[in-house]
Amino acid sequence: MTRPKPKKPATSEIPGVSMLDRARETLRAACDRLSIHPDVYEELKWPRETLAATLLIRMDDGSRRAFKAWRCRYNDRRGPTKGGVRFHPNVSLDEVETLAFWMTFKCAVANLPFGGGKGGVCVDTKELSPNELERLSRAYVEAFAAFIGPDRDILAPDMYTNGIVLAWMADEYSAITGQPSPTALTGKPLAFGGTRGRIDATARGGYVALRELHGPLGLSPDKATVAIQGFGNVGYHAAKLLHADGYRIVALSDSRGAIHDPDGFDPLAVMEHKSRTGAILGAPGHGETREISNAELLELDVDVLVPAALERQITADNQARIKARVILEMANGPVSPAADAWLAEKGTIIIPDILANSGGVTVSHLEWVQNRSGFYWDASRVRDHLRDVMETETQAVWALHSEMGLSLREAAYVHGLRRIAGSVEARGTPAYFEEA
Ligand SMILES: NC(=O)C1=CN([C@@H]2O[C@H](COP(=O)(O)OP(=O)(O)OC[C@H]3O[C@@H](n4cnc5c(N)ncnc54)[C@H](O)[C@@H]3O)[C@@H](O)[C@H]2O)C=CC1
Ligand SMILES: O=C(O)CCC(=O)C(=O)O
Repeated sequence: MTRPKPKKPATSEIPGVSMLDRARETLRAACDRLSIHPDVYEELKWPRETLAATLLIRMDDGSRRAFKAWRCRYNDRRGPTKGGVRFHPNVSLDEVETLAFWMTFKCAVANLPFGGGKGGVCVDTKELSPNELERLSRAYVEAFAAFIGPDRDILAPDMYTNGIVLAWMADEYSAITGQPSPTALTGKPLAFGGTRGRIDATARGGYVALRELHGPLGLSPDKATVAIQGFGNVGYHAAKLLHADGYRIVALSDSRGAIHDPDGFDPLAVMEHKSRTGAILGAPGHGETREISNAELLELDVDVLVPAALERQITADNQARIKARVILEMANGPVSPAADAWLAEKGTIIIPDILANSGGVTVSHLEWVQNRSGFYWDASRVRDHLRDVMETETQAVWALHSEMGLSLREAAYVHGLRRIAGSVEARGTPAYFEEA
């Protein structure tokens, strides 16, 4: 296959254009494809509401520190807004609103009765003690309590927030509202109203989506190699599931660096090393293991590249060096729109975030359902449901890709947008141009 000449950067790579502006380009294209009424585009261009707060925390040394925090309810046409809370030093208003935009389409692609939301705090959790982290988590809920609610806005984990953080948040929400097991937060520990199967749900969903496309993509697990960026909740569980299926995991990374071994890694051994030392660097592989940079990991010649950390890891800067045949986007927004277009033209198959990582919110939905009914499902029922959703929606996106000649990302947006437009129309507002 001949490599296309690098194109003039799209607006999406021009400094000063926000991430939300870039996301709107994808929306615009999907609206054009479907002859969506301009009123719908106008609505979906903007978040419905975003709240900002400054969280003032008493540190262990007695001083006070301020942390910027946000919660965005992007669009609630299909139901209460739903999405995680991210704790990361680069969190910004633009990032939170863009992540909430993506959640809107992700929930529609997974056919959940939810709109999209997201939250974040600008903080490096590695600098906080457990007590400080607890105070920050509780302060977040206190600041946004009036915004949150089981029928309004439902929180969940994201980067650097986990079951413990969600338990602190849920406990705070219980104290404020008097609800013993709050339905307004998912990803809670099992003993606090959580669901079975949430911990590995995001990774499992992506694994099912990839498995569903084995045939069309000509992938054979016993021959295929994989590199995974990010070894947290999503990256670790994705590594475990793919490894168990026969894939060779030849490279892994975390925020401190990356490791490469052509003979492959056992993710359990790497996790054991990370738990003991705090990083994956130095973890054993099956052969000769060497340290590489995170940038080098992305550029390895592998069958499947799995970005499972931050957004904008593959951009116009490194797109020409990306050799993977398939990119399974477990992170949100790891490929910039310009790189996405460039790679699609080159023939790289990108299984887009709003499909690939929708397994997490799909099982969060089940937690919400179980909290409301008070009847708790066993793990196999949760997994069967997740598998059915992922298989159905992956097939639907693949069918649109084949029938309409769209990239998988364009197809996923068209699929989600049809459902959102359907809920606009159901309220008596035209969502499509009238036929002439
Ligand atoms: N947790 C969930 O259920 C869902 C997560 N996601 C997305 O998946 C991605 C990962 O989320 P989690 O695994 O939950 O987060 P996590 O906090 O459990 O793990 C993040 C991992 O990324 C690594 N990392 C951070 N910066 C990095 C860098 N510059 N290069 C390489 N690795 C780096 C960290 O060391 C850690 O291993 C995020 O984009 C998140 O939005 C998407 C859907 C659901
Ligand atoms: O589980 C959820 O509700 C949301 C997970 C999330 O934040 C995401 O899919 O990006």
